[in-house]
Amino acid sequence: MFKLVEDPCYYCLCFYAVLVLGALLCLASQLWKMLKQLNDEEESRGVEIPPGSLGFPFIGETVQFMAAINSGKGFYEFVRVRSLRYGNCFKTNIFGETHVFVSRTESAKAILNNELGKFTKRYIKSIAELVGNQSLLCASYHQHKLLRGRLVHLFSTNSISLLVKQFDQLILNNLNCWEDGATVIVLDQALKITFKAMCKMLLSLESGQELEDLQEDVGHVCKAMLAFPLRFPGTQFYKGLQARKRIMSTLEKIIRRRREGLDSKNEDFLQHLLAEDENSCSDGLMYRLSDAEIQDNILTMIIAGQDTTASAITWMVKYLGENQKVLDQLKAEQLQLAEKTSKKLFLTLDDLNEMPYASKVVKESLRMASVVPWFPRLVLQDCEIEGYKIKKGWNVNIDVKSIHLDPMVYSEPNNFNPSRFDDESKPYSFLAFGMGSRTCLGMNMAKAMMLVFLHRFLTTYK
Ligand code: HEM
Repeated sequence: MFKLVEDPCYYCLCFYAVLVLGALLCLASQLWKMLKQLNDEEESRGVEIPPGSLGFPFIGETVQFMAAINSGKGFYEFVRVRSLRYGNCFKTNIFGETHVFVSRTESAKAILNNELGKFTKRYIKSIAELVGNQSLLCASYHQHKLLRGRLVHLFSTNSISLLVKQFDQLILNNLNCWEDGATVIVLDQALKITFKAMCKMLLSLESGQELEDLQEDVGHVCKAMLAFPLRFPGTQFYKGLQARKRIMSTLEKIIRRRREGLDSKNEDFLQHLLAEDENSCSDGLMYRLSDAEIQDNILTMIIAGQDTTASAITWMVKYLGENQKVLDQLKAEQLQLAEKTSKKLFLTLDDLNEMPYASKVVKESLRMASVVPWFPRLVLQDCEIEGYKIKKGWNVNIDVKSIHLDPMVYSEPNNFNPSRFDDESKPYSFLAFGMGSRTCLGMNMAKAMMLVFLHRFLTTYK
């Protein structure tokens, strides 16, 4: 009934396939030899290239990088292992590009201070596709300057004061719910609260289907940022791209409603951007943000602010749980403040200034956790770092986590000791929020949210 596959064409096809595969392998190995030879020649001329392995031809060490992401130890594990093996400066190849990791404060200073000359910020293409080409995170030098100039006004003292009140309200509502649950997963709760805080601050979204859908879609985009960039239906990356499309269309709808006056006037970032936009049109002098820029940057701020702040809060709870002495000292400070503020419904920005020890707890938590473990930059000119030649077109990453845990920079770096910040830190030793022209825009907001959380957490719970 069945015909055996004896068709000569079938054998021909197999033969050609094997032949093509063989030729490709030959080509790859020749190319690899040539590259290696070039590398060896440079080294023999006395120009040292950082140590480290470039892995297999074409794929480099991408497989090992993805394995670290999926291992449960987190993507920093990939860097940690290599930094132990090769030292302060090493190279690798991920997604077809050469990456160098550096971990000295002097290198951090040179790179973060020299944005225009030799380095510029760049995320890999797949991340840029997810957050959007108009995002502040991906903008090149000139575009970044214009965008940042417009966005920085949003992070005023007034905005922070408003956020303190709104965040306090959110925390109080959520802590009430915690009482019913036997086990609380801090990260999940923190993610919910910080997402709501971001959406309220940016878009005045507080509840409803639009907010729930947005939360789910932002979750897909965040997962896709760490996934292998395969754009086939069913892959994590594809889901992220689809989610981005839905987010953009929701933001488009919200902007349209605002312009048509269908939404009530809100005191949020979007309203400021739309108002600034109208003003800029009338005087014609300021840089006008396009709708695409507004949308990409609203998404950027949700992503930049939610996960980071939630992780920082979670790490802080963990460190406090492990350090009874610190917890006792902190609690004493917070109970004293609670007495002073007992007549007020919500905390104010001034109250946060009455928390000197809590501020050090926040700083120490950020140092130990290094929520953003490295900062990527693209090399624009051949240069030398840590005595090694770094080539134009390579990526150089400041390994902040290594700096934060370097015993030459911080004594007993693995001890959670907020009082280490009684003295001023060495320059470029505390980089939780970056430094220079790309410093975190939401730095003061993140610190404020962490302080409000600490206060309510410690004065409400045993
Ligand atoms: C604990 C929480 C946070 C941490 C640890 C953190 C960390 C950072 C770091 C390290 C950078 C600079 C990376 C680099 O130089 O490559 C950055 C940039 C940025 N962050 Fe944050 N961040 C936090 C919270 C926030 C919040 C709450 C917002 C907004 C509401 C925000 C918005 C941004 C933006 C827009 C940038 C890009 C700045 C630019 O490129 O000019 N971040 N953040």
